[in-house]
Amino acid sequence: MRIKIQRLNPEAKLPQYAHPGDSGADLVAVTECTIQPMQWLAVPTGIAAEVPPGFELQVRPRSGWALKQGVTVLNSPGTVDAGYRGEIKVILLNLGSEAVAIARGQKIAQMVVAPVVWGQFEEVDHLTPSQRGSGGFGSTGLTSVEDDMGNPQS
Ligand SMILES: O=c1ccn([C@H]2C[C@H](O)[C@@H](COP(=O)(O)OP(=O)(O)OP(=O)(O)O)O2)c(=O)[nH]1
Ligand SMILES: [Mg+2]
Repeated sequence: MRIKIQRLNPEAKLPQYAHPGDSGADLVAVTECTIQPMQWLAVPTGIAAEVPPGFELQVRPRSGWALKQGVTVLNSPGTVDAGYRGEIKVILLNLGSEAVAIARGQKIAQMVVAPVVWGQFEEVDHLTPSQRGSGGFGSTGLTSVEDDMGNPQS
């Protein structure tokens, strides 16, 4: 799908897929900044997009960065509406114990193009009963997961 991208800053880079067929196109920071532990920051990408109606862009974290340094996208997946023409920003959250320095041009997140289904919200008095009913929030049980993948756990 063709998606028009406007560079708002000469240093900005277009989103780029690392490999053909990847879901996420990398987004890079257009300014340098530092995020202290347990702080978050809207990091500018220097780009704006024109997404066709019926689609959205989703801003997602990079798993490697999350695993190694605890940096994630606070509002993941960030929603970039089709009609939004402003600068795309990435709200990065540092859950690690060290300050994280971000360089200009560094990959900070990935962006996925996704289809949108519009709901027509209709008020009713009763909903059709279901097997789950109103059970939620752990109603099917909570288990602790053994870590055999080398993930940091404390
Ligand atoms: O990670 C994100 C999330 C959002 N946006 C931009 C595009 C999106 O279309 C707009 C609004 O985002 P959202 O709807 O998530 O925020 P809101 O707090 O509901 O703001 P609004 O009242 O403007 O919809 O902000 C980004 O650049 N990055
Ligand atoms: Mg909104």
